[in-house]
Amino acid sequence: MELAGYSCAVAIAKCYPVEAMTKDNHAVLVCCGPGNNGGNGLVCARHLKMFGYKPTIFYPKRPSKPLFDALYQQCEGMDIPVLSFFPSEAHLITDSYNFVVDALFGINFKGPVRPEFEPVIETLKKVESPICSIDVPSGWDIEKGDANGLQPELLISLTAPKLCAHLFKGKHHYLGGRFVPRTLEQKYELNLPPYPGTDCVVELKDTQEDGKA
Ligand SMILES: NC(=O)C1=CN([C@@H]2O[C@H](COP(=O)(O)OP(=O)(O)OC[C@H]3O[C@@H](n4cnc5c(N)ncnc54)[C@H](OP(=O)(O)O)[C@@H]3O)[C@@H](O)[C@H]2O)[C@H](O)CC1
Repeated sequence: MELAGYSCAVAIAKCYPVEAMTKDNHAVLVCCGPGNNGGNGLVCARHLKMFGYKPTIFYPKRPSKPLFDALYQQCEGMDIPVLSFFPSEAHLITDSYNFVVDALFGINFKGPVRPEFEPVIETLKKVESPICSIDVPSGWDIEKGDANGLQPELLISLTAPKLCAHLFKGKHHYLGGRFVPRTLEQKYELNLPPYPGTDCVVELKDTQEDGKA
């Protein structure tokens, strides 16, 4: 989770450099869900803070598991504030945050969105600041996507792009989480692009034959 979350922060910083942030002193919002995707979001928020952004976390459903408690406490230890409620008006988010990290749901989302998260997804769909989705745009079917769902500007696929990545229409698609041994990559014919040097992320171009998980 640490490398996955860090990879996401690196890809985000490449697309939205901190010096280009214009709102409220580099303010960004990180929306974290109740699973590992959310855990990646907590790690990502911590590294974004290290990079000079001013993250705020929205983490409405915290799993009572030691790993997530520890990740949350690390964010608390870095004075990363937590929203106690989610703004109902999209413009409040657009006006306050340079971008939003969508770490609500990843590969184990099973639609439709449950009532407790439905207003969050519906509001995020109206937000004009760039949405950066971790692994899978939240609310998408992992294979079929969701044409009426969240349309992120940046998608960071972890390990390998999921089938729904074919339907991603945003500006930036990165592969992150350089943790698949070559032997596994070949065994499952993941057809992943090489990571440059010691980088933990690689940008996927439209024309590039990227692997599918
Ligand atoms: N791809 C990789 O190699 C790695 C991916 N990582 C990250 O882990 C997530 C997958 O994490 P997981 O915890 O298995 O699942 P999610 O985080 O996607 O979501 C599970 C939680 O979401 C709840 N859920 C499911 N469906 C709904 C819904 N329709 N409405 C509301 N909530 C929903 C679900 O609740 P349950 O009650 O069903 O348990 C879970 O709480 C992957 O996407 C990556 O981001 C690893 O970090 C690294 C390797």
